[in-house]
Amino acid sequence: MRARAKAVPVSDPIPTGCRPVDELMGGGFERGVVTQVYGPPAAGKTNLALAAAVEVAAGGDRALYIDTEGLSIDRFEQLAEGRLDRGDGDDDLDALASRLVISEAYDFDDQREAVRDAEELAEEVELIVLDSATGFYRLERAGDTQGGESLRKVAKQVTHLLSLARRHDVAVVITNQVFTDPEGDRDRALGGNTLNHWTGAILRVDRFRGGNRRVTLEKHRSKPAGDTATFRIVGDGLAEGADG
Ligand SMILES: Nc1ncnc2c1ncn2[C@@H]1O[C@H](COP(=O)(O)OP(=O)(O)OP(=O)(O)O)[C@@H](O)[C@H]1O
Repeated sequence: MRARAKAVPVSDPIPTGCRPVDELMGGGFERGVVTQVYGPPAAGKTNLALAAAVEVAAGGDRALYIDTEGLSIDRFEQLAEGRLDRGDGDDDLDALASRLVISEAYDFDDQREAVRDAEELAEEVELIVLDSATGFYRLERAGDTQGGESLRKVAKQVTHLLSLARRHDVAVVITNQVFTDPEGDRDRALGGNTLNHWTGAILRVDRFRGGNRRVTLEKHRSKPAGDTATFRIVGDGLAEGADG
């Protein structure tokens, strides 16, 4: 048996601030693993990732946000203002914004570099978000004549992020899109088993009636798969949803 010199510290997961979603995940996005958040357009993937980044900033820590989609600064400000209104600290919007490090990627090469460079910040941040992991992959895949070469590139990025998560005890969240499987009865996550293998937790997000969102925990290291939670996207944050 391998001897351990000291107890391994167990640090708290990173919450989104939305109670049902956090409870579903056992407190929030787990550290030391990559969590995949996938679903159709406008399901609320970015809102979940951004809400977690705002929670990190509100706690006085920093988050790295690798943005491939053109993150809405307005939406960040709405979430941050909402969080400040609910909190009791002395921070203002500028303080929270200064703790969010945004790395913008305009193509697949930029994305690769941004993921590689995350290593330089991994020691200083509590959360790394890659939003989205597969937007450019989806484009590149269409012209992929190398038989899965573009998927291998994404998988390499995800395994790099996993190594950072493990070495630096940070939470990593990647967002992912869906495609229509001609042989299946519902949309499936891009990247299939390859991405699923490297992501220790998987959340599926869907919209349903009345603007509610349902989150299904499809994979987790210490929580039962198949459990669900609901939330709504509101002006100043994420609210509890109506069951359905
Ligand atoms: N202030 C707001 N109040 C209510 N709903 C909002 C607000 N801002 C954004 N939304 C809603 O959030 C949804 C978009 O959420 P989000 O960007 O998180 O989706 P996503 O799953 O990341 O989508 P995509 O895959 O297209 O990037 C839209 O339905 C939009 O109407």
